[in-house]
Amino acid sequence: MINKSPVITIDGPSGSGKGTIAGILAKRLGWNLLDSGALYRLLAFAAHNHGVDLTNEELLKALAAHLDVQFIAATDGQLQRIILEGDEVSDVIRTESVGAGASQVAALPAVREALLQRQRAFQEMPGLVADGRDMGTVVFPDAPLKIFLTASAEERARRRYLQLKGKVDGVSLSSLLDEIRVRDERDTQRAVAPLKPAADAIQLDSTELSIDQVLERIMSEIAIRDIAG
Ligand SMILES: Nc1ncnc2c1ncn2[C@@H]1O[C@H](COP(=O)(O)OP(=O)(O)OP(=O)(O)O)[C@@H](O)[C@H]1O
Ligand SMILES: Nc1ccn([C@H]2C[C@H](O)[C@@H](COP(=O)(O)O)O2)c(=O)n1
Repeated sequence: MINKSPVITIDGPSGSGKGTIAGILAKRLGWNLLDSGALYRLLAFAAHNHGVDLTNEELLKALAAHLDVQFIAATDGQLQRIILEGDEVSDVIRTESVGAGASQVAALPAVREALLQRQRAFQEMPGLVADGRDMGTVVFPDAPLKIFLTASAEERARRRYLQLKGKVDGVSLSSLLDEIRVRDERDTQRAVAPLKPAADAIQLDSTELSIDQVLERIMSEIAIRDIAG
């Protein structure tokens, strides 16, 4: 049977607010959530734990195909939890160094292919909010609503700085800006499934918008399309 549950895709560069907006939206609609970046982060983290080099495409492909991971849905007052090989890794996979590793393994075609069906399996009733880099272009090309969320690199670094300050030692705004620029370059320039807006995506620049204003814009697009019942 063809699964026809609706999908809202939110793609964009690091720090544009995709994860925050996708999480709130999924909760508000009562839909499933796919944080596709977490899969690439988990793979980079698992590769590090198993001593697999981040350029070894064959071994990474095998690791991706057998990744033992569980996503435990958010409940009231608790964020989504991620379990890798029996250990909770929800926080440790969020560092910039794991993000950089994720961006590196994500450039390998065999890795992307190995993670494709795993991502599509999240499309279940009553609906799915999926965030990442290629949700609207490759993974869910038929999604009825595609958002491409951006913000200036400076604003994204500022947001990340505020998020990490006080939690991570030695965090600096200028190094965060450098890391964001390197990741943007790799994610947009890779040969396979590069970060770019789908032809039918709605582009939203959140540089001057609050989280609530971004949500308001997306809720009005949902209402126009009548996709959330
Ligand atoms: N419109 C906004 N205005 C101000 N802060 C925001 C906005 N959107 C998100 N933020 C904040 O910016 C930070 C980064 O957001 P988030 O982690 O959702 O980005 P992301 O695009 O998912 O990044 P990544 O791809 O690296 O996971 C968070 O602290 C979030 O609260
Ligand atoms: N659909 C996706 C999601 C993520 N990636 C890669 C590129 C990112 O730099 C890295 C980490 O993602 P984040 O958690 O920061 O959203 O993973 C991708 O290529 N495709």
